[in-house]
Amino acid sequence: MSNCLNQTHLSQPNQSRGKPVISYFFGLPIKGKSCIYIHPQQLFYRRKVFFFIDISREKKRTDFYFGRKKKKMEVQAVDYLAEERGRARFDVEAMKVAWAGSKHSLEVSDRMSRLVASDPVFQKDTRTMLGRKELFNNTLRKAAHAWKRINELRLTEEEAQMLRHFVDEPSYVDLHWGMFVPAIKGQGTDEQQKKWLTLAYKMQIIGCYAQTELGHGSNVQGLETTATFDPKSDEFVIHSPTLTSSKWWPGGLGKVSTHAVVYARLITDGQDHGVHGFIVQLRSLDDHSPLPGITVGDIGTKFGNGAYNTMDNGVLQFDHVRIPRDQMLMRLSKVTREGKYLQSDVPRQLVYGTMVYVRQAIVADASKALSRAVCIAVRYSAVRRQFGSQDGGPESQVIDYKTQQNRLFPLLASAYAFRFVGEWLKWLYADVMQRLQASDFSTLPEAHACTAGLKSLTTSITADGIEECRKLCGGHGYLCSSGLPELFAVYVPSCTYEGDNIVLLLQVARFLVKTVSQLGSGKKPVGTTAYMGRVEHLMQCRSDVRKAEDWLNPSAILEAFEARAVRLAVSCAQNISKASNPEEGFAELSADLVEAAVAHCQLIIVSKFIEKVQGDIDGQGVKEQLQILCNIYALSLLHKHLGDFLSTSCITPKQGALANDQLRALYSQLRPNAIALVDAFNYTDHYLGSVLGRYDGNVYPHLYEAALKDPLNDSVVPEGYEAHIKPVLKQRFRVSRL
Ligand SMILES: Cc1cc2nc3c(=O)[nH]c(=O)nc-3n(C[C@H](O)[C@H](O)[C@H](O)COP(=O)(O)OP(=O)(O)OC[C@H]3O[C@@H](n4cnc5c(N)ncnc54)[C@H](O)[C@@H]3O)c2cc1C
Repeated sequence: MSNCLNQTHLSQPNQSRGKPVISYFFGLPIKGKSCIYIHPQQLFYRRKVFFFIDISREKKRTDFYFGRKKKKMEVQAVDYLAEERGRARFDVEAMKVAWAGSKHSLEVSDRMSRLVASDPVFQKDTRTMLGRKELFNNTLRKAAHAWKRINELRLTEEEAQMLRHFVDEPSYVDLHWGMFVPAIKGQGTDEQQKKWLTLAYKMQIIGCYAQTELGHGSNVQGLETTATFDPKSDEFVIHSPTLTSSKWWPGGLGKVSTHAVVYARLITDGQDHGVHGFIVQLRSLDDHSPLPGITVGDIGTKFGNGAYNTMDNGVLQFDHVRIPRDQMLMRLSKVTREGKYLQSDVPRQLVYGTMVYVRQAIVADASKALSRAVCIAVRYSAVRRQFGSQDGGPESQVIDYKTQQNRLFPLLASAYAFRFVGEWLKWLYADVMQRLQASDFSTLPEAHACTAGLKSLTTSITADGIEECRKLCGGHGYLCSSGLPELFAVYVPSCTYEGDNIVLLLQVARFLVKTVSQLGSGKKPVGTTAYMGRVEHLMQCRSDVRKAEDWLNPSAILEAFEARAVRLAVSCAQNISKASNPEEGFAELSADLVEAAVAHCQLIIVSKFIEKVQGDIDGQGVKEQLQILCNIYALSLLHKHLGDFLSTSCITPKQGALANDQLRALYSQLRPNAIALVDAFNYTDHYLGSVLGRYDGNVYPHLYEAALKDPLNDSVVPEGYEAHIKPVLKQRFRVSRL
């Protein structure tokens, strides 16, 4: 019986016992057999049959392969989560709009995600089983197909971006559009933009962003590659003087890019002017071979199966490679024909605009990645049952355990919080650009610190959150078919690229300390640091929360978070001022400074979530649900960082305990809406790529199906049997004496 897959085994746990939920499966008209042997070791073997299932939500029929004959059966598509969905107390369609940002965004993302999901070229369910070469080749095929479809369908830039996003496979295209094009836009002159962007927009050249070297990443000023001007030939000579100066990591560089924006030390007449960007052609546009003087290749397999291994992160060395002078990106500074180095009158601060743009996109991606993981974990937690069966009734859904809620619901709330702070960052970017055009640089340092901090915080929480979701799915979360291992592996480097997260928080801390030091000078803090202007009040205020429900008051939450942030920053600034050397003091206190920066960034996210909830939101019950999520987000942070709030005397231990009481009550309010809240992300099963996170909750048969696809199950007896198993079993080893 243990090897027999019968009706009881396949029944979904959230269905009442005895109800034949997969009755089509049982009683299968296969030569009168009443059950099917499906244990992997028995499969294909016991009765010399081949067995295969292909069930998809979209299809209303199931194909069975038994023996060599294909049998088809009409099946009823079942939504095992329907009952959960029925419990929702809000308008899910309206929440979809709130999540997407507008009806238009929802319509575009819905259309693009379905377009991708329905195209066989974009299928990805065997990705984690492919070897590197096959994987990479497949990625190239998908990238080319995506470009073909974008052109055939004449997609707008917005649609094309969405389509690429839903293809959900890192490739050279990401760096071409995400880094190469913006670098030229931000740092190229008008003529340079006209020349290079025309080619880049048509993908007649493919570019990457080559900054990091083997020896230096975070410390950009330590880069060693040189670009020496040769006035005789009117060229730059690009050279890698040492092994550690090799470019190392750029995505798309290893095998695909024809061009790169290369960052190198500019040298004219023996003088070093620091790091500048240059457009360098790497490969022939005729046969793709590297140009003379260029050594280029892939840096090797990375963490995880599938994941970021679809990307050709590369290594690049230059041996006195010559490029024309006009390939230095000259918007901010230039080298004249005579070899003179001149700063242009375009303000250097403009470069920060590009940085703000890239970082706001990373924050938006964080909400997408976290919401994906949370969607999988929430749906599976409603399907999965363990313990708690009474009188032979069904076991408890694991989502009903308070420990599960305590780990899962703050992550659900964080996904929404990151979505809304990302939306606000889009506004901030537009605001920064408008000010820059008007030569108003007053908000730039604050915007720069804010985006650096939010990039750091959201990517760290997302990476940790995906891993937590894996654990929340128990053993099955560890299977690649859960989608979570690959999601984690593909996401986690975002804690490192575009600025290491700790290095970024230290930049935020430096800005906070500077802001604190200027408070007495009458200089008013702006934007997200405006609260520091009320430093006197915030240094001595006490929370007036008396009962748990008082924590539902946004001003109680805001004041606690503002007081904590300002007190941590002031304490750091005071301690640094006591050091004989401020830089030494900063280095010594860097761990505390990171905590102060985290507190400031958490405050930004909490306050933007509160602002969102206080604005106009359409749809029955939508605002109420967002209010619950907002409170969960804030109070779970308060609970997690209780030490900070207590040590700075912002709240008392009793108030901390009341916050926790309120949090538990909020979890109970959220519980009936949990499935609908993840449905509001509007993700297709294709995009989720998870057996556990399926929309219909029909998890178990699909876990089997995914297992059967594993190459190890291609044969019954493994290839290594004769050579390596049989000798062990038959004791056929020769014992040699030394
Ligand atoms: C998947 C992936 C894709 C990438 N794509 C690109 C690309 O397309 N183009 C490109 O140019 N680069 C790319 N990179 C490189 C990336 O930008 C760098 O790895 C990143 O900037 C971090 O630099 P690093 O590797 O030198 O780390 P390091 O700076 O060496 O960090 C090592 C450790 O030292 C700590 N540390 C460093 N400095 C300080 C400090 N001042 N104070 C305290 N702690 C410190 C860090 O926190 C970290 O823990 C990519 C990297 C990855 C992983």
